[in-house]
Amino acid sequence: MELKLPEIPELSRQHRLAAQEQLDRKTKPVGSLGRLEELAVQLCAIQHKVPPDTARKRILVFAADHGITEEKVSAYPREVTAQMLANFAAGGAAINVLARLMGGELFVVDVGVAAEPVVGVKNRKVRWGTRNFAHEPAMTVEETLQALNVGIELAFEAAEDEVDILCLGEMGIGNTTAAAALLCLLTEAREEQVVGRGTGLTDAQLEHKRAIVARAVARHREWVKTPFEALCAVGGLEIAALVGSMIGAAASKIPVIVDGFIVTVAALVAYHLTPKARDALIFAHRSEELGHRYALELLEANPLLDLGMRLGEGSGAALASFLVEAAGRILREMATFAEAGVSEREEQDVT
Ligand SMILES: Cc1cc2ncn([C@H]3O[C@H](COP(=O)(O)O)[C@@H](O)[C@H]3O)c2cc1C
Ligand SMILES: O=C(O)c1cccnc1
Repeated sequence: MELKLPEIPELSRQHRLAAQEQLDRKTKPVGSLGRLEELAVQLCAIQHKVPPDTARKRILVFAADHGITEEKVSAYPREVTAQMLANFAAGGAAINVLARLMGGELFVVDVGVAAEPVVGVKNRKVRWGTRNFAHEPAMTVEETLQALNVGIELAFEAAEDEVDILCLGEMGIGNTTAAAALLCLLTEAREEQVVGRGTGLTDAQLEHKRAIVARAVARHREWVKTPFEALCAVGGLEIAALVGSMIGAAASKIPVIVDGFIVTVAALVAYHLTPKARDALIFAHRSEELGHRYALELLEANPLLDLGMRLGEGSGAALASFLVEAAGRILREMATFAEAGVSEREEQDVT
């Protein structure tokens, strides 16, 4: 198998300009809806249409396990990943509540959970968890490509189903460690800057997690030459699938709402593999996880929300989807000055 990525179209300058022009004719002071106006314009540029479509929303939660959990880097046991899949299927997780509230479809995709498949979860297992990257590469080239392709396929399936907005999330105990190691390998970041508490480590446990990441990153730096190899070395199956889904969505002109730390690191990998993938991304929120700020800066991202959240599952993306939909609906539904018979701004001479 080879790394073959789909072609990503340019953002549409024509639709961006048309959107801005229409917004300026709506019954409000010019620019008064602030970042909602920027969002509306961005949606039009990504979708190549004015007004944008926002009614059909889908959340993809990619799930997998991590060999690095053998090193005691999470506050919770690895079994929680599979147990949460059952919870997702039963409708009891935070993301189920938010999906119902926003009227979005929730697809949970098992790319590599170390347990039997769960009914109600899409089974696309590449293997039962990654290898422990403290000792060896987490994934082979073949496994990484397979997981990337799962993501690309799910994005293409969303395009076939005429999904308007894609929200991305993840579930995988240990994945803040994988994401932090990936961030270190891709950049010059030091572990104190990007390795955080994840599900809630104590100070001593955090110290231990940092030592594990520092040692593993030093070891893999010896052979890793490309972003793809970094993904193989310390990434995760769900992280690779997230990368693929972003590239597939960008190729299909579907705006993607990026959740917290892990999804943002996946976005950085996608950007390194194909910079145009960045254009389709909308950043939901600033997570409490330590490395998120740094990852966002690298992508020049200014997220919509800052709610002190650090859950994952796509929860921040689901919340931000309300703002994204609001932006689209304003462009679609607001009356213009002419339509409503409202007087426009006056040029007043005050001299
Ligand atoms: C019950 C529970 C539900 C979750 N939902 C998302 N995560 C989040 O926490 C995990 C990453 O943190 P760490 O690297 O510290 O293991 C991921 O599964 C992430 O989605 C959860 C974690 C737990 C415990
Ligand atoms: O920022 C996130 O998405 C996050 C933080 C901690 C644990 N899981 C997810």
